[in-house]
Amino acid sequence: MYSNEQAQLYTRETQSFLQPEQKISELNVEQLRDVLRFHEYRYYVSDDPMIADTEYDLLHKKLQAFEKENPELVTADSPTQRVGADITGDFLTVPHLVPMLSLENSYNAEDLRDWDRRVKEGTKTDQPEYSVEPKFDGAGISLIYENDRLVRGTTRGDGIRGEDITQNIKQIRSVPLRAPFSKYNIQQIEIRGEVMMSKKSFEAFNEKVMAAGGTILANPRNAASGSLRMKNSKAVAERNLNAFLYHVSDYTLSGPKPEALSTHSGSLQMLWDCGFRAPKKELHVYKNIDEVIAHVTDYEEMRDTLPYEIDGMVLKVNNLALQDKLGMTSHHPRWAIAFKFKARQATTVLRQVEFQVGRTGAVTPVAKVDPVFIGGVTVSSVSLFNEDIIREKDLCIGDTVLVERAGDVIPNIIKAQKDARTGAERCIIFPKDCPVCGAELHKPEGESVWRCVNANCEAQVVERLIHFVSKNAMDIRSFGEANVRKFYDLGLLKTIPDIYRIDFMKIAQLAGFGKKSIENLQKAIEKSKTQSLNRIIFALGIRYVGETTAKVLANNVQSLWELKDFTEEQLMQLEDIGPKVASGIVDFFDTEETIAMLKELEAAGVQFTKASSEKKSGDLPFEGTTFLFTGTLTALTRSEAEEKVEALGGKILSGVSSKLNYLVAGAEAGSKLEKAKKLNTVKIITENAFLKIIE
Ligand SMILES: NC(=O)c1ccc[n+]([C@@H]2O[C@H](COP(=O)([O-])OP(=O)(O)OC[C@H]3O[C@@H](n4cnc5c(N)ncnc54)[C@H](O)[C@@H]3O)[C@@H](O)[C@H]2O)c1
Ligand SMILES: [Zn+2]
Repeated sequence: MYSNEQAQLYTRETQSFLQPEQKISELNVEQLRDVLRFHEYRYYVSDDPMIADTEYDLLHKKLQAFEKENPELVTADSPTQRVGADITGDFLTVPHLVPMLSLENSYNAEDLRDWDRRVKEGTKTDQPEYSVEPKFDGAGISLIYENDRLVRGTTRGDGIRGEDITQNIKQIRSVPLRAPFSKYNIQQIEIRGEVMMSKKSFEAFNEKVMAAGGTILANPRNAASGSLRMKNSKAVAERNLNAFLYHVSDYTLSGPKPEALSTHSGSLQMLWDCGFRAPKKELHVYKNIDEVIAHVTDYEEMRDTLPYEIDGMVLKVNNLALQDKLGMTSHHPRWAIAFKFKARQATTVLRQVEFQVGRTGAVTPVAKVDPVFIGGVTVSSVSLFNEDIIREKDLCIGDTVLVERAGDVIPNIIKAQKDARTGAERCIIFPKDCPVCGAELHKPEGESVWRCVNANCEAQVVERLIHFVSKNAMDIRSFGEANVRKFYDLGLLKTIPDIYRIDFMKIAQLAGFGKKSIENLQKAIEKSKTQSLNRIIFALGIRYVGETTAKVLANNVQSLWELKDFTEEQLMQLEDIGPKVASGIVDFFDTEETIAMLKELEAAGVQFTKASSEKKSGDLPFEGTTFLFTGTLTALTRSEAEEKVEALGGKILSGVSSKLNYLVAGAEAGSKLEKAKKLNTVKIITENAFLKIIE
């Protein structure tokens, strides 16, 4: 539909319309409409949006504001006057019984209070009830049931007519082919909902696409919507789609009207009772807007614990007679409003790629992008993970890229706007040699990470030192990354044992080091000499040995030196240790330098043998008891909870098995909880119960 040149033109115009200083006038308003139409096509028809939703919304708002001031310039086909059409032309179109509209958007409490005022005015009611449910981020569908049978499923289309995708809808297991509406005297009913792909299915989907060399999709919404409009309905069944049904739009009765159909919450309960996945535990009814505001704020915080994507909440007037009184505009109903969560995506320009060498020598490409504000922070560096990812995503320097930052997850480049390339972009060239020490990089067969194998590589030495002193390792407070770098650059620190031989007289001469801070540093270093064995093992930075493996190793020896004599076979007998980890450990102890370094550490006073408190057994309350945590905990972090168990002599298992005694299940616990329920031997307890036990 759009040529490459047009795509380039519209992308350039998008960037200029996004600038706050770019004003809209009679001269460029049609251009802005064209830009919006272009993005609607990318979003609804190609399922391949180029910009973030917030950026689209910003342009839409600009147009709206201009048209409000200049009503004589509004055109009937303006994007503000109709919903974005998802018609591909691949299916027959059929009319909806009731138009399928969009929603008005809001972004803060003030917007919601304003809507509350308008609802009260429009309904002449003091205290209308509001129902609140998630705004499911999928593709809208409309279903018609006649005489209890599903007769038609359609997309939203242009809001008036949708595409007939009945065959595909029938592949979605959560859409019943028959539903007992006749119990409610309903002869024909039109219901609305959202087809979704869970986060898990989406990841699996993108992995498959990547393996096949295709273009990955930006989000589960695009994947769900694309799946719905596939021509082969068998393939739809493989996509694991779900449908949430959240609205009854029309019905004809064969008897008296059922009570359920007088409120929104009642009609959703009816849908649930008829076998639909209607929001039930996700739906709440409130009596005033302040309660609603508190609820939607809380919900935003737990957004990442849900197995599917939501991009906001939808508020609806609960009483259907009041809804009718309010009616709708050509674009959205007045009885509902969407409260949009903070945006997680934005577009920016990839300016440069830096190659960082980690403590194991792994070289990580890091993209430097023009700073953008996403999800509450400014993002200017984005990890590209490895060379394969750069190739798979086909990224170039100079590309405009879509960046996402979801919750606590590190930012990620989703894709480049390839259609918008001008030819001035440059390939990203992965270095052949270590950018720090110049040694040749190596990549073993089957791996995706390039490594510098020079153990004396400065970058690695510094990163190993930083790791050694870090919080989860030896926890040498007030040492920190900045001091490691400073001392290293001044030649005060070259190797790990140097930490214990550091010349405090010299440090005292440095700016910023008073008596107090030196004392603190000294104390922290001294204290670390008696750190527990598992932390020492972790601190050494042995390849593939994370905190959990370090604990397993520490549990099986009395002294660090014993590990030196383990063979790969013996190591693999230990819980959760596979061939990769085992060979990492053997390789580590196999070099003379390691042994010399360990001897120096021991000579400096670091305890390699378990302290008597670590050895003591029999008098700890959790001795011989196993635990596993799943779901989201609220009072403790996962690692705090695990530490408490271990401090009391208990053991953490990595999976549910007959060896497990306690499963502590937090919010949104998933498959582990299901599995534990099937085993009669596992005690399932809440986080609160766990806190009581450890008291
Ligand atoms: N990135 C882009 O280029 C681009 C282009 C076009 C549109 N968009 C995005 O699409 C949105 C506008 O399009 P829209 O009208 O399809 O959607 P919308 O986000 O304005 O919301 C309306 C839709 O929400 C859905 N919905 C989910 N849960 C619901 C619930 N509980 N109750 C009622 N409806 C629910 C329905 O399908 C409904 O049609 C904008 O937010 C925009 O950012 C993005
Ligand atoms: Zn190097």
